[in-house]
Amino acid sequence: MSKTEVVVYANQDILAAAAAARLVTRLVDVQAAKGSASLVLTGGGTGIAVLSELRASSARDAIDWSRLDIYWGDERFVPADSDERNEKQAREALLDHVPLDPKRVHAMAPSDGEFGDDVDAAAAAYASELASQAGPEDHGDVPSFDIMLLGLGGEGHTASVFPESPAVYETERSVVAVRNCPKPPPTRVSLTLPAIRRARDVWLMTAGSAKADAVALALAGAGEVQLPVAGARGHRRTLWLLDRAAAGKLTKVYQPPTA
Ligand SMILES: O=C1O[C@H](COP(=O)(O)O)[C@@H](O)[C@H](O)[C@H]1O
Repeated sequence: MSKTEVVVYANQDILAAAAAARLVTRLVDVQAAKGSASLVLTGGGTGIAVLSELRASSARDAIDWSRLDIYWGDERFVPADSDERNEKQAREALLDHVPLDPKRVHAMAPSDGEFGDDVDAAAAAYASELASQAGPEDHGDVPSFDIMLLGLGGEGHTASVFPESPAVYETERSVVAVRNCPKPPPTRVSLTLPAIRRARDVWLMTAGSAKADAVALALAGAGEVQLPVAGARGHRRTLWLLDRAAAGKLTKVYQPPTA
């Protein structure tokens, strides 16, 4: 049975530092238990702030970076050197500063990469990449990621699955091309909700009052078509890491003491 937990921090800086510390602990534990670990990254303000905090932490050296697989939950379909690209931001914040095995960094293709501007081909290639990494124990075409980091938008999107968009109705494919996103850039590649739910742990991390309605509705049981983040769950645990402002509209049942 999957558990849902909520932790509220005083502000975004403390949230990012605490999430980075949690990542060290969890990744070290997973590597001790099974040798290697997998981590799915998110874009967005909080997601990148967590990576910067991890880079700044001396505890980061407790992680065996050479035995860590890195994936992305979504990517903006822009040229490789665009500052909007989630991969570029993650590399600058952390990945270029730790001794990862390049073969274990599974990035989504940019719009000037091997598939050119064919976003459907880029999405299909990432689905194949996930399938090639899945083992018999995963019972399907998506690895059981150890930790998936996700952010969310005020309108309820997570990864690049937007409310009422074709992606939110996807039940077969693990990765889809996303067009006409209400938030720029308009073209993206995203894991679908069924693929997100293959993760053991999903950590939903967000800050600011603009996210408070979406957080409260998701935790109150809103439908995923109208609010995709409500459908983002880990099969072991779903952990919401919030600052006080993002937690501001939570009902009593989800109001733990602020850390
Ligand atoms: O565009 C995106 O936005 C969301 C949330 O970002 P935030 O800056 O509002 O926290 C993010 O989760 C997603 O990965 C990204 O592509």
